[in-house]
Amino acid sequence: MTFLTVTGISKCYGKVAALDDVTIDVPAGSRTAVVGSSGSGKTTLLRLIAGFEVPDTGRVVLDGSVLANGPAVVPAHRRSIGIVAQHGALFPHLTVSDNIGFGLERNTPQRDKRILALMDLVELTPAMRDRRPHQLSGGQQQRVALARALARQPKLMLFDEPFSALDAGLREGIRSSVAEVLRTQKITAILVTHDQAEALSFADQVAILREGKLLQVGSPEDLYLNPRDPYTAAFLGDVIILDAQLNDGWAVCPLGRIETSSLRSGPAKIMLRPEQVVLSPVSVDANDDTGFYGNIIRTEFGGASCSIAISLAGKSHDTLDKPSLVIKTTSINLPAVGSRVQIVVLGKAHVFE
Ligand SMILES: Nc1ncnc2c1ncn2[C@@H]1O[C@H](COP(=O)(O)OP(=O)(O)OP(=O)(O)O)[C@@H](O)[C@H]1O
Repeated sequence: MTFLTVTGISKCYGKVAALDDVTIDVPAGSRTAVVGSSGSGKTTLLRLIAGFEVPDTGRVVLDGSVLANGPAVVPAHRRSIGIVAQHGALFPHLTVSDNIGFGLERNTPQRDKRILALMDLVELTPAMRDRRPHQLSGGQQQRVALARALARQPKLMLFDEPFSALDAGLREGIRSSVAEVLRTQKITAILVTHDQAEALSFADQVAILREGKLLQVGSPEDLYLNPRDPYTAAFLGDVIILDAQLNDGWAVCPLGRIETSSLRSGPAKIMLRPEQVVLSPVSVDANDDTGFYGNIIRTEFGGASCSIAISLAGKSHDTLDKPSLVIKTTSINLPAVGSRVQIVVLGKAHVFE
C-alpha cells in the first residue's frame, strides 16, 4: 500500500531545475534509497518532502494527508516527519538522554523509561545516557540522532547521507542496525546517498535521479540487473558493456554466445556484471573452437576488488589503456600478467532496449 506519494514535483532555483516532474510512490513500511551524482536533486527532494522547501508544482501526500500542492504547503513542524542528517545535528551541550528526550513532551508518562527504551532500540547502553555528544563515536552520535527522531514517533523518517561521515567498517554495521530498527518498527523511510552499495543493501526500492529527473525506480535487484540505460547500469556498479548481434534470445558477442531475455534481433548493446565472468587459467597456447580465450595484459591489486585487463583472442590491437575487457574479481587466484585464461559467462546478458 502506498504511504507517501510524490506526484509531478518540480523545483527551480533561478534557472537551475533542481527537480523536474518527479513522481514516486513509497509503500508503507518500506525503505527507499534515492541515489544520484552530486547536484542531481536528492537533497532537494528530501527537503520538499520534509517541508523545508516549497515546490513550484506537484503534490506530496503522506498517509492520505496533502502536505504540498504546488506552493500551498503544510509547515515542516506539522508533518510528523523525522530527519537524520549527515552529522546528526545533536545539541552539543545536552547529554545523550536530554538529546533523545528533546523529542518527547516534558509530561510524557514514564519519560525516563521511554528514553532508555529508545536507547536500547538503537543499541546504546544505559551507561551512555549522561555523556555529551563529543564523548561519543561518530556511529554512536548517529544512533542518538536516530533515537531522537524516533522519539517523536514520526510517520516517515528521512535520512540525508547519515552514514557518509563514518569510516567504512563502522558504516556497514550501523547501516544494517538502522535498517533493522526501521524494519522491526515498520517505519517508512527514505535514504539519500551517493553510495550505490549502500543504496542496494539498505533499501527495498531504489530511485535514481539525474539532473533533476527520475531515471528509474525499482527493487535493488531489478535496477542492478535490468538498468534501463548504460548510465544507470554504471551508476549501480561495475559493468561490462559489449556490442552484440541478437537472435532468438541469444547474443553473439566477443565473449561468445550468451543467453538474453530479449526477443529482439539485430545489433544491440548488452551488459554483464563483472561477477558473471569467470576466468580459468589455461596453457598459453590453448585455443579451440569450444571456448573463448584471452591474455591478461594488466592487473591492479585492490583486495576484495582487483581489476584485470584482458586482451581477447584475435584482438591483437588491444593496448594497456584500451583492453577489450576489464573485469573486477577478488584477489584469490589472481591470474598473472601474460597468462592465458578461458572465459566463461554465467547467467544471462541484459539487453539495453
Ligand atoms: N538553495 C539553493 N539555491 C540555489 N540553488 C540550489 C539550492 N539548493 C540546491 N540548489 C541547486 O539545485 C541542484 C540540486 O541540488 P541538490 O542539493 O538537491 O543536489 P544533491 O543531489 O543533493 O547534491 P549533493 O549530492 O552534492 O548533495 C544543484 O544544481 C544545486 O546547486
